[in-house]
Amino acid sequence: MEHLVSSWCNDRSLPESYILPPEKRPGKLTVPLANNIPVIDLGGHDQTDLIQQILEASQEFGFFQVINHGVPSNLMDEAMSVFKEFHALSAKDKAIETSKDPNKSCFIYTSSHNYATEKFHFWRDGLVHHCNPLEKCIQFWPEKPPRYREVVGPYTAEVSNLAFRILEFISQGLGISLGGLGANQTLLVNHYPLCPDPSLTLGLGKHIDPVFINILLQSDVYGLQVFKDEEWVGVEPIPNAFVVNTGYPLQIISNGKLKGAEHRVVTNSNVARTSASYFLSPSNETLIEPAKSLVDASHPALYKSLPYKDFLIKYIAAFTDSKALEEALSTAV
Ligand SMILES: O=C(O)CCC(=O)C(=O)O
Ligand SMILES: [Fe+2]
Repeated sequence: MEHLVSSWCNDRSLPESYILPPEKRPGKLTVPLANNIPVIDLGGHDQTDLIQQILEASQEFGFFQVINHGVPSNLMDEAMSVFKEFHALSAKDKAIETSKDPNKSCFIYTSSHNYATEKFHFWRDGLVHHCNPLEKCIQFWPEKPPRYREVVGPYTAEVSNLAFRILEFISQGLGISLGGLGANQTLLVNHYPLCPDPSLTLGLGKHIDPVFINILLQSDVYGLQVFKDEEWVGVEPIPNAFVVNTGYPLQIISNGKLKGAEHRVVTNSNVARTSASYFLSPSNETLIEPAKSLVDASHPALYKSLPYKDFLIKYIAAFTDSKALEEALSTAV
């Protein structure tokens, strides 16, 4: 808690522990915006066409944006406002507002889950809480800002519907059933304060999300980049759109057909950035393995079978080292 970047960043230059080794630094800060990341109109009525577009985007990029998705734009704006207000609270208030559940289903942290052991830190504070079932979780959510629960409750309900709808399209596209596996729903509200030297650090290092899908509200401040064809490209903020990305468990279940896309977040010296990731993940006991129907003699299983909770242990141990993670999960020795 005492480490929250937002509690000390105004008074200091970039601390050494946030300076990345040269090969991990962002390099060029202005990368091209990826104008080829698909923008999919979910208001379209041809379901077969939608499934096709979503599957192609998930294969090619692991990223796409959705518009006409059904989540009211005023609810998206209000949610973004309360997320920003939460991160503007004092460190003491943030500690109080995230300690309502003794089982820690709501918490705040800095950099990554490995803060204590990692060699360097990322310029990010994250508020995390569970979202389902809503009536059980909401009592542990922040009560400051005062409208947090009133706004974020309906917001997560809407985004949850959207997430299941997109997961269902992906299931149909792959010809497998995923719906029953998506059990955990978590909100991660990221905050990247003004940074004194964006060239030396990152808000979030290169990673693949450890979830089925992430429905991301990225606000109007640019910062998200995707690694595509060995290059970093920026994801353009589009008003009222959500950014959707597929994560590692889908890469495994689809036996490599879909991509868990590598992405990162750069910081900014002029404007702070807040984003909200809505993660739809398997339950802890779910076996994550290539779907039987996608494995045959000419498509051998590329990944081992692991309960999701064991996958997560390997994931956290290798966070931002995608090569090490791929080795730990792959059937190839
Ligand atoms: O802040 C963003 O745009 C992306 C955040 C992200 O990658 C994550 O929450 O996993
Ligand atoms: Fe991510």
